[in-house]
Amino acid sequence: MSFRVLICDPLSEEGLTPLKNAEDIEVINTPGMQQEELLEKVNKVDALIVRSQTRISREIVEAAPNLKVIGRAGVGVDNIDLDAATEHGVIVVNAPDGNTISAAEHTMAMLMSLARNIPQAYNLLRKDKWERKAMIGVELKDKTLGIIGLGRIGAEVARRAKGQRMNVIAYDPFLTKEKAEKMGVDYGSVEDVLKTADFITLHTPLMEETRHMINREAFQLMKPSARIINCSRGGIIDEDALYDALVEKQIAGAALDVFEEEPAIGHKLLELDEVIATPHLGASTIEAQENVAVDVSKDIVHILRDGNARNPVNIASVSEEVMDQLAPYFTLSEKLGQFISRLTRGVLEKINIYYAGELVDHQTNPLTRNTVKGILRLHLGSRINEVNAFMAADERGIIINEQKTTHSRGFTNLITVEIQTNEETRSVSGTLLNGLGPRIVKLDQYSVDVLPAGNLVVIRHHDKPGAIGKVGNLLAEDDINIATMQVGRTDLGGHAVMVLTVDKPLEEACTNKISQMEEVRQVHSLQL
Ligand SMILES: NC(=O)C1=CN([C@@H]2O[C@H](COP(=O)(O)OP(=O)(O)OC[C@H]3O[C@@H](n4cnc5c(N)ncnc54)[C@H](O)[C@@H]3O)[C@@H](O)[C@H]2O)C=CC1
Ligand SMILES: O=C(O)CCC(=O)C(=O)O
Repeated sequence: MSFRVLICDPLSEEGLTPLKNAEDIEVINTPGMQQEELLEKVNKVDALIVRSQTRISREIVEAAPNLKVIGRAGVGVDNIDLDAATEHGVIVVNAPDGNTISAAEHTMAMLMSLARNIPQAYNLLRKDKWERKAMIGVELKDKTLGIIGLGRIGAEVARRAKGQRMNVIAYDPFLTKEKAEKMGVDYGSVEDVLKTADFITLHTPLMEETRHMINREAFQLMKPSARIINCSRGGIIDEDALYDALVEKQIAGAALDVFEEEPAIGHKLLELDEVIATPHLGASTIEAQENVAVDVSKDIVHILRDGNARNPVNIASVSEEVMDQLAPYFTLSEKLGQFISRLTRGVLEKINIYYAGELVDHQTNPLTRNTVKGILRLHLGSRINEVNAFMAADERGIIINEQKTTHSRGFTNLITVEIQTNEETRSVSGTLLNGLGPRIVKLDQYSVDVLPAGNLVVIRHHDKPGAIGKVGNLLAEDDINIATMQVGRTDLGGHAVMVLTVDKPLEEACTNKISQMEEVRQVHSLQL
């Protein structure tokens, strides 16, 4: 099988080496496409890579039936319709670490340029104006830098600012007093930061909660000498409010790398002497571009070859170590979901998944996702995958409940999947046997020992002499060979179950003949 990867924005050629070296991947490198051209091209691609320029809208996602992964060679994913990607089972990955240093260094360059009027002075000099008095700046030492968003870039900026002997105050919803103390920064609310800082720098993602978080009210809280730096995303600052705050001398200056609309050609903020700006250059270094392209290329190769995403944005990220621990259980968890969903009648309402034995110590959420995928695929088909399984269940009002229990029934590890519908509740338990692989060990109340693979026939029947023989004869009439057979019962003459592995799938007529036997209550023929 070969895959096609479409590169939509300019990327470092060296950084694409992992993709170019992959024999099963064709790289189509056409940066700078208009949306119409992109719409045409996505039809046949398995993966897309973008930076911040290309917008991946719902329309693009829906025009790409083979699309499996969108790689963002950078951090911010605000140019990608994540809901559309998730709904269509498309994994979105980014490169969260590759440009941190470059973006932090660019922020420091903006901070120093702003403090010392370097761009303005240079512009005057080019116009033969030796202006010294008008270009007087301020020192950074002993000034307060307010950081909003103390994530990767914010933390690197804090470190550098402390090197300049600045005081740092920060707000981040995940910042605790203890963590702030450890980092040597003061901890405050957004208001505290806005009121006390001489320089304010923004390092949050652009989301609904952060859109226009720096608005007219925010500027009113700032000191008249305050200067603001935005190297995160346009849209976090209300640009009209910033313009008015600068014109009305509510604040003293602004350094902008990012704008609400890019490219920001002819923008009114660029007419103000108090504003210095760069055209979204935060990540534009040789090092950062190579790092992000390598990271995202590696992740895409891995995902297309059925590996797990290292830096997923639209599913919970799981460390490689945890993935290694869980890897042997993936087949078992999915097969249990497939198996029990095929045996259960009615409209699915609830899925309970119980983990016991050594699984109690593992992070089992990826296994739950895999089981739900196995269950939902019965009705929703292969468009359901790890990315959209939970969302698809939620949309249908299906409750998913994951629990760790001590009831391992003597097995080293045990996964039990219980399905509740509007008609019945059924359950299956499976284990991973050392050296032997997955086994189904319990079906409802019956103990069994079944390999969850191949053609299976599950028959619920009354425990009567001759029932097993009759089933054998009916199968033989259709030339169906029984490879293995497991029988379980609750009590003598009561309800019982037969699980057969057969060499080929049953024709409908054969299933009907078995279901017409007086001893038989239900027959299911399935393939795992
Ligand atoms: N100018 C450029 O070229 C670049 C811009 N960026 C932008 O910088 C942003 C931050 O990047 P990283 O530090 O790598 O991300 P990160 O995810 O490591 O940090 C973001 C931080 O913002 C915090 N946050 C979220 N909501 C907040 C709120 N309402 N108030 C305060 N803090 C909040 C988060 O808790 C997190 O700690 C990215 O989302 C991207 O948009 C990133 C790289 C380059
Ligand atoms: O791709 C770029 O150059 C911009 C980087 C950026 O904004 C990001 O990583 O969020």
